[in-house]
Parts: sequence; C-alpha cells; structure tokens
Amino acid sequence: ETTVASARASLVRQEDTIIFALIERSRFPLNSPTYNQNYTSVQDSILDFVVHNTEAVQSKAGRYTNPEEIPFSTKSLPPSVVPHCPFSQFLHPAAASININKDIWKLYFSDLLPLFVASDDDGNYAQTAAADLTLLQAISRRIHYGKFVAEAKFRENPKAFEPSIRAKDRETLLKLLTLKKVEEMVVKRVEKKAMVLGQDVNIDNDIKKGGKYKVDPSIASMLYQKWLIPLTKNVELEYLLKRFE
Ligand SMILES: O=C(O)C(=O)C[C@]1(C(=O)O)C=C[C@@H](O)C=C1
Repeated sequence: ETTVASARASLVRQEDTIIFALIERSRFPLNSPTYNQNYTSVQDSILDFVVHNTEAVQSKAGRYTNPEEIPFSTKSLPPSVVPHCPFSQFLHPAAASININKDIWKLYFSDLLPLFVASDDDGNYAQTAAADLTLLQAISRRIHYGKFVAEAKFRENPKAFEPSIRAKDRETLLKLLTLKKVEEMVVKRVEKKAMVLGQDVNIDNDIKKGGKYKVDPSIASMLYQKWLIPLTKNVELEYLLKRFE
C-alpha cells in the first residue's frame, strides 16, 4: 500500500531516471529533422513514428495496464497480449481521466528541450527520438505520480481534505498540498544529483571540482522548480477534486 513516505521515496528514485534521461538526451544536439514531418516517407516525423511504434509494442506487452504509465501517441494503441497483472486498486477510478501528456509534450518541445541541447545536427535522428521518448516518459510518470501522492495524503488525513474537496476550493487544497520545505529539498537534491551523476567517473574516484557536467545541474533543478513540481501539484489537485465523483 502506498503511503506519503513511500510515494516520496518513489519520487526520489524517479529523479535518478529523469536525470539520466536528461544526460542521455543531451548527448545529441537538437537534430531538428527528427521533428520534421516532411523528412520521412511515412507522413510522420521520425519522432512521431518512433513514439507511436515504440508505444504500440510496449502496449502489446502490457505496459499501459499499469496505472503509472500513460502513452503519448495520439493514435490508438493495440491492446495488451499478456495476462492482466492485478495492480493494486489504490487510486480512485476517476484517476484514469487525468492525463496531461498533451501539455507535457508541448512544454517539452517548446520550453525544455532548447534549454539543454545544442542547436546543431549530427544525423542521429532515430537515437534522438528514442532519447526524447525515454525522457518524456520519465517526466510524465513523475508528474502523474501526483495521483498516488494525493491519494496517500488524503488517506492519511481525510478530514483535512474533505471539506475543501466538496467545496471545490482549489486555493485551500493547493495550500494543503504544498510543503515548501519538501519542495526546496527536492530542488537542492536534484541539483546535487545532476552533479554526481553527470561527472566523469575515473578510477581515482575524486570528484573533480569545477569540472564539466553532462547536463547543467542548475538547468536540472530549474526544470523541477519551474515545471515538474508545479505540474505534479496540479495533478494532485485535479485528482482530489475528482475524489468523490
Ligand atoms: O512530497 C510531497 O508532499 C508532494 O506533494 C510532492 C511535491 C513534489 O512535486 O516534489 C509537490 C508538492 C509539495 O509541495 C512538495 C513536493
């Protein structure tokens, strides 16, 4: 059963995934033909082609039967061909209707990507698309994990939340969901993780001060502060508003 503590532990672990995915995407420059619909013979950009077909395989293999996973493809995906794993029914059923992947997608390509890749072209478009998808999936999982955080918070103190949920009082709910101290800790830890995970490791194992990091630690932490935390909180809020539907 998910608790607030175990949900936070999951968010902490997901930081590693996101930072590694950032590092992997920043190995490549922007590679703009990846996103150009006219570059392929399939009327899709390489990105759309890789995203849809990767997700189709994953969908067949059962990935999206897990409520933590939400696909990005705008076309319908084939059903799972594997026996259904009985994931715990922790969330309220309305959770399934909360999906902000469209917003995440737009934000990623318009605001995030240009911050940490060089505006260059090295021809590795398929690899670039795969790296984009991995990072998008990690970001989406983190943000939508707000459903689990919100449910855990609600279950630990239902009386604190119920009146504002029934009154649809967004402002009070947001206050109840916000812990400034926790947010500051997340942002600081992400910056440190980007330093530790993004350094060159050698046998002597000394952390090189002032060395070059594989992804700018201040960009990683800014990404959390400006987008990931506010959007996670927003998912928490939207989830709670549907908690009694
Ligand atoms: O840890 C929590 O309590 C959360 O709700 C998660 C989170 C986050 O996104 O990291 C969001 C809101 C809180 O203000 C603190 C942190």
